[in-house]
Amino acid sequence: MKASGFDFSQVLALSGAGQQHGSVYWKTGASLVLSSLSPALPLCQQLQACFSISDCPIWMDSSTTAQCRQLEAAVGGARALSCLTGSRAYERFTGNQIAKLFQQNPEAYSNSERISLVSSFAASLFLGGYSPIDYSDGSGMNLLQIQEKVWSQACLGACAPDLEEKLGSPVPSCSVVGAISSYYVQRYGFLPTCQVVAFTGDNPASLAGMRLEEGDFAVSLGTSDTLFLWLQEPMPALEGHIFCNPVDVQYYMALLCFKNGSLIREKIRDESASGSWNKFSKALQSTEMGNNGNLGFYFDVMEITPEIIGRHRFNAENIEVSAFPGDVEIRALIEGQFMAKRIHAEGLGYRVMPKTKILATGGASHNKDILQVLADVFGAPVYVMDTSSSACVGSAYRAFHGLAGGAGVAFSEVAKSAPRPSLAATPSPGASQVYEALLPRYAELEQRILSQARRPLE
Ligand SMILES: Nc1ncnc2c1ncn2[C@@H]1O[C@H](COP(=O)(O)OP(=O)(O)O)[C@@H](O)[C@H]1O
Ligand SMILES: O=C(CO)[C@@H](O)[C@H](O)COP(=O)(O)O
Repeated sequence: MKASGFDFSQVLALSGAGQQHGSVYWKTGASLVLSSLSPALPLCQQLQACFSISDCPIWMDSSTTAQCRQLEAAVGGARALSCLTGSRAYERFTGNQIAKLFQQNPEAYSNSERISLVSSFAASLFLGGYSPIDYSDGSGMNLLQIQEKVWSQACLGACAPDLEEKLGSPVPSCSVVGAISSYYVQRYGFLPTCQVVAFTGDNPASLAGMRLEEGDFAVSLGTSDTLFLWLQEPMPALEGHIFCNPVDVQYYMALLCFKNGSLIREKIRDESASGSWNKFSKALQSTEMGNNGNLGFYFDVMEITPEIIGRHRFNAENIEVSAFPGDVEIRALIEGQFMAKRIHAEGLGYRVMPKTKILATGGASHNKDILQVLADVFGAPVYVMDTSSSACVGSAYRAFHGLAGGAGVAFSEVAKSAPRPSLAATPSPGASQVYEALLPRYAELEQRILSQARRPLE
């Protein structure tokens, strides 16, 4: 931005977003380095010795099943943990990752003076000091009591000692956490009055960027696929997550995460469409809604929702087959991904209503043919923003909101002049009959795969 001549002195406030759940371990003494950076040198040179581990766990890490079971046992079971923190224990959630670090590398843990999320880590760089964790991204840790908005002593104690002081106190997502550091003033030309608003997770920031309204579904088609919505009241369950709402501290958001998102779409594109999104789209255009009864499950890595691994293809007679022709494979993948989203959302009570809009974002929302299948499977119109980077746009709106007064001002008021999303796809005639028949079949086959996977363990 500096090289392209951007005028940083125009920036009154900034905020940002990071992948959820990942954690960064600042070594004892790092805060001193962070607060006295030389504007003549890049950050990477100066911060190199500031971390107690060099490979940080990110959301794709699923190696903490043992710690998950320990945490659930410590608080009275999975449901009790979900009521407290919004989710049963999930491997990628930060508390379980911290517990694993403490158990396997106690020295690195005790050498850490501060633990940041990816979001609060990035905010710390702009602040030149440790940024607090915001309530919304903090809800992805299995540590925060989402109703009271304080760390749960039971969860902290079950994960690692002295954890509260390493995390710092959580803050409302719209809080101004301080002014920009002199490093950014001197190196880039920000004004010293530029305010930093707490950073949050990528999905919460997308909710802000899409200005989601109650009843709408947001579908993010990035590396992971996520489905999320605005919630008045938390309805914790054994599947999915409830996070504190990033734009209104009274409310919540629900989220379902699907690990096999863009990476499996890319693999099937490479295998069945010679690596071309164009050919992938043509396959969707040339095949019928419902795929003549052919259904597929494509989970190259252990899926989060539901816990299945492997590729499973079924013909119209529900007989498992080993392969599909290329075009059928592509439609089976995309229809299957969206049927899973609808089935799991409805299973949690989040129903498609006549006024429901779907807001799509993330890299694959560039693809109109994928969005057409989304509209058909959900029987609802699909809208997109003029950018697929809704997390970035949301961060800008959130910065503006924080600057305008945060919790005392309605976010919808602050962002009211922002452009409206535009219509990208409407359900095709006949779609509802096709998918009303297919959705229960998909759900039954999913159960069949799940019970077959469980059988050897019993
Ligand atoms: N035309 C397209 N059709 C389908 N997928 C696409 C298309 N263009 C980009 N993508 C996908 O978008 C993904 C990146 O999405 P993005 O939202 O930027 O990811 P992240 O979740 O990591 O932020 C790429 O992995 C790519 O598979
Ligand atoms: O784990 C989750 C949500 O719970 C992921 O959605 C991460 O927040 C990262 O997403 P990508 O941006 O990599 O898709």
